Amino acid sequence: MSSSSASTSEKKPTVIICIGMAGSGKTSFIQRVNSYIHSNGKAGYLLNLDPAVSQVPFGANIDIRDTVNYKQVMKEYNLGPNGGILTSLNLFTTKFDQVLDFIEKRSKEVDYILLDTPGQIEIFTWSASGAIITDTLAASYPTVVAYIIDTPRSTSPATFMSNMLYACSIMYKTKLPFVIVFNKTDVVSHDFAVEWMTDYESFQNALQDNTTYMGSLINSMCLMLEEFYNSLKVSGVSAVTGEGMDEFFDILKDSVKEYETEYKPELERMIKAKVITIIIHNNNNNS
Ligand SMILES: Nc1nc2c(ncn2[C@@H]2O[C@H](COP(=O)(O)OP(=O)(O)OP(=O)(O)O)[C@@H](O)[C@H]2O)c(=O)[nH]1
Repeated sequence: MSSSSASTSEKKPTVIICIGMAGSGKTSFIQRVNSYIHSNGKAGYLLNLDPAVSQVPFGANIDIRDTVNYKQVMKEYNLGPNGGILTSLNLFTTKFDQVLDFIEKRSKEVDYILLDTPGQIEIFTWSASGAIITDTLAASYPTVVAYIIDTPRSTSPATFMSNMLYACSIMYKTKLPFVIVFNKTDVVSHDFAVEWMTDYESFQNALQDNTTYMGSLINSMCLMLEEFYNSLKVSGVSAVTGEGMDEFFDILKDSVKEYETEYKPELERMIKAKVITIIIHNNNNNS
């Protein structure tokens, strides 16, 4: 195992992987987090993993666009926009060991590593490349997923539920500490969302007008998600005004503890089990 392995106890930067639908405010949130950490005398290391973005408002330390040209990839492989993003991410991931080296060299000076991902969520969360990037970072550094939600666009129960189902699937896929970040609270407070997540009846009331099949489906899904809601950490922020950032960082601290006490031991257990399997396999082959 390298010096950045999960078993070393030196202080390591926290990785925040920002995931969210297009326009939810991932990039703005990263920009805000970066300025917040700077104002607290901390340093960040920023990665842009969206090859199709035209402008990155923060100075990315590593930018996928420096490695792959998304438009050229589309042309060369005759792909549409999503195929172009996926292939660009795949090409970038083949060089991720070099990215890890860069990060490791800076890891003693930085406190946070921030990842901006493509708005086409599934390209990152359901691709082999996304899993490789997430897993390799999480094997070396305390890693937390920040799932960014556009609060004003989630005030209808149906949209809210779609977003929650997405979040649920990503949380169970990555198995990493997970923070739901309700963004744009300068436009709409996230109080309604917290209420829907903690009080089943209030969500039912909001659904009252929806007497369609979809309404009853959403209703039963809400019951199913109770367990998921209980394990969630929720934060409300405005990437524009900076409100809610103190609370987000408090939650982040708890999430890092969760990584240390739950994710890391499980990872070490899996590595041990794999090593034992390999030893047994080799012994069987040799005998
Ligand atoms: N009012 C308000 N607007 C915001 C906030 N955060 C982001 N926005 C706006 O929302 C829009 C999308 O923000 P981005 O940060 O580009 O969102 P994104 O998720 O990175 O978008 P993609 O790169 O398309 O995935 C922009 O017009 C932002 O100015 C916020 O906290 N409050």
